[in-house]
Amino acid sequence: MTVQSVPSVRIVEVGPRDGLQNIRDSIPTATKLELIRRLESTGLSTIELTSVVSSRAIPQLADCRDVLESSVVKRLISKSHLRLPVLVPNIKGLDIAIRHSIKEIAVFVSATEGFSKANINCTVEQGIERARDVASLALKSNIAVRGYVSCIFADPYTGPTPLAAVLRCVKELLDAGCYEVSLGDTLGVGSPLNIRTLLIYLLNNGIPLEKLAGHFHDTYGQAVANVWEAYSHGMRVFDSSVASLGGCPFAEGAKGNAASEDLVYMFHNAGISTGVDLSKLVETGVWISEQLSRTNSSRAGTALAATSKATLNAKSRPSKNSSLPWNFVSETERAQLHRSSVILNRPKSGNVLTASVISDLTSVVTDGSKGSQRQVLLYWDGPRKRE
Ligand SMILES: CC(C)(COP(=O)([O-])OP(=O)([O-])OC[C@H]1O[C@@H](n2cnc3c(N)ncnc32)[C@H](O)[C@@H]1OP(=O)([O-])[O-])[C@@H](O)C(=O)NCCC(=O)NCCSC(=O)C[C@@](C)(O)CC(=O)[O-]
Repeated sequence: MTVQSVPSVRIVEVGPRDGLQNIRDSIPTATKLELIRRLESTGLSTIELTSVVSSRAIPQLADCRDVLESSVVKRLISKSHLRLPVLVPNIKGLDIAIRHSIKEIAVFVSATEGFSKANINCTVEQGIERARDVASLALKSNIAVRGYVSCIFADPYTGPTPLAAVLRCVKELLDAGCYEVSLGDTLGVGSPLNIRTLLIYLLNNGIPLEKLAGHFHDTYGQAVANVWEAYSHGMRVFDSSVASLGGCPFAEGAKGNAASEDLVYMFHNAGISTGVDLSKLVETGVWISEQLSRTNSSRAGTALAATSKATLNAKSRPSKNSSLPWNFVSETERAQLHRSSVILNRPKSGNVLTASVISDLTSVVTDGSKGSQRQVLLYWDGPRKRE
């Protein structure tokens, strides 16, 4: 009897980095950590945590050190089956990553001059040189290195990208020791025929497909089709972002990444394993979209959420019989802080803490898992009154 193995792909979740980097309003570090925690709980085995770049270039990720030294990230780093790359542009970024015991970094170059200058303030040649130096030092420190090539089809400043320019960058990054190079359609302009042409060209020029990953932005709605095209040529690693978050301040007008929910939905329907719990991923997409007050751009995510009980619960007002989810806030070695919230519907008495209010609160805030009820500690800053 022959045992046939289930085909599988690896999803590289870039939501906490690429997904958030272009959002103007400052996002609390706790929200970023909760996003990472939730993503990991879906079964995703590769999550790009943040980037250590100039805070002038990317103000949103200026809290990268707080993210990296958080107990959430430390706990995840200790799990040996996870890949948790951090994007770094230079030796300074690498030093910070090393100080935080990061086990994997991602270096990035552009195939084109315009984006290279705008994004990392140097020529393509200098960018390759920098990536080589960073990779060499990282490998000496036992840190795995992933590579990105941006603008594989077009550059926002200089137009279409020659195939040979992409090939050159891919070769350089593999020679520098990257275990995998992710092909970035930064502008999201490519469609399946472009993917096919590029992959055949790279293959014919000696680049093994198992060394490549796809990172396709969805500006023209082609990302899922592009992923499927790349899969059919043999690619097995795809970058994506929950709720299709994403974009780069130096690629104006580009939309988010391929939505992780859409990819997982597509692969599962084709009998291809991702290792990801789709319903948890959908909940995470709904949750982060609410946190950021943004429309959830995952088609599968919104369709599945519309029918899911989780969304109905989240949208309905709390009553004596309903339960609210706990959201993780922070943790120490001995305790985790979770937060839930209720709306006090007492216009006459205001939000005064009384015995019956306490009883109501403890009955609506449960941890949702059968048989176990977390201890509810109430902290109250407002006035107190006897009933
Ligand atoms: C590369 C630089 C630093 C050059 O920027 P520069 O101005 O040439 O560099 P510099 O060495 O003169 O430094 C300028 C300032 O940044 C600081 N700095 C310098 N390095 C770091 C660092 N590592 N971490 C923290 N701070 C840093 C440095 O200390 C200094 O601060 P100041 O003294 O003026 O206060 C800058 O251009 C930069 O950070 N660029 C990154 C931009 C970026 O993150 N873009 C988005 C990611 S790329 C992307 O999205 C595409 C991708 C990967 O997703 C794939 C795709 O979609 O195609």
